Amino acid sequence: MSTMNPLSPEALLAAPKVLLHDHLDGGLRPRTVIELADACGHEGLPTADPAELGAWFRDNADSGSLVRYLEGFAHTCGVMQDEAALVRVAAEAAQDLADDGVAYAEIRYAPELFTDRGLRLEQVVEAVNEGFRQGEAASGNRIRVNALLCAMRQNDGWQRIADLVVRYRDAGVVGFDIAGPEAGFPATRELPAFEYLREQNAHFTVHAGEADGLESIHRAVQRCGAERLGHGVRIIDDVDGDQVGRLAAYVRDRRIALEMCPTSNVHTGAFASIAEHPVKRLADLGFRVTLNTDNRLMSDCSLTGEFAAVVREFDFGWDDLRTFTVNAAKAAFLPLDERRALIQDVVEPGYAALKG
Ligand SMILES: O=c1[nH]cnc2c1ncn2[C@@H]1O[C@H](CO)[C@@H](O)[C@H]1O
Ligand SMILES: [Zn+2]
Repeated sequence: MSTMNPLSPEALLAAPKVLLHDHLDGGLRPRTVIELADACGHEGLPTADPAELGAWFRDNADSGSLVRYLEGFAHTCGVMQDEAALVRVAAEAAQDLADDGVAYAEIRYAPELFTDRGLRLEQVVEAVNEGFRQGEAASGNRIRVNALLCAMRQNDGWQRIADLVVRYRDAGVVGFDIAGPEAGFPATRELPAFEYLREQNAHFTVHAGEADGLESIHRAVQRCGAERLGHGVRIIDDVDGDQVGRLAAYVRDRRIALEMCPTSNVHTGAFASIAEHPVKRLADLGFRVTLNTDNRLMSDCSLTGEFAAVVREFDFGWDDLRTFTVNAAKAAFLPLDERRALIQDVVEPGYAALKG
């Protein structure tokens, strides 16, 4: 260890990172929320000061409840109801992630949340794609961004979103997800949407095992066929010391990636603190652990910050961080050759250089 570079904030920022779980409507710049609210007449923001607004979102999110956590999205979705706003938010997201050292990101959103003022779902998808392309270019192509489309668990009509995923599969949309309140809205509620996606050889992840328990993970994996799990942190309930239960073993052995978001998991009450987060226990047991942001605005976080937090808490070293990043690249909804190129040309040389 002594010959290695220290895990300084600068070095963690420079480390090439791969981000699989980041919500478009959870990552706006506070100033952008204020400017867009002014422009479109969205009322009810708690303050017009960017720093205060950032703090307000964070305090609201740090509630200990997923349902309360989700309330802040009314203000971000409220200002994302026209194409110009969607292009801007998407472009800024790509640039902010590039500036955070993210080389590849899959950013997710629910198209139906941006149709209050008459946009069609297709217009939403095309505007966000346009924004991602602009943001990539503005960052000097330091980052590549693809989209995941979410259906909302509490709303009907998941098939419409599944259709969009297939329709735009060669145009920057690489997968499907379901988001929103987990308890009371099982992933099997609209099982045919998942059956359709599988029939179409399309990819999907499912938010599961965040605010609900093992049965939610079982449904997502065994009934729906999820290739990755959004959070999936409650899989730890099927682990007792080094004894791994059948469901947990299945998730581990099938290499189903866990999209873990430590700060968000504390804010929604999944764990009381990062120290209690199972990221290290699961990594040690061989699960395909990845580190993610979830909602950069609501949880006032960055991927570099999540890396720093788990390094601080669990004493992870460069090899661990490289493993999390390689895990994410392996689990990305990209063709094999592109995943290999990401690992061999970006991730491995980046960590080799940093390790010293
Ligand atoms: O951690 C989470 N769990 C479940 N749903 C979430 C989480 N973070 C955000 N969203 C929901 O996903 C929608 C689409 O981006 C957001 O509008 C929010 O309602
Ligand atoms: Zn999420």
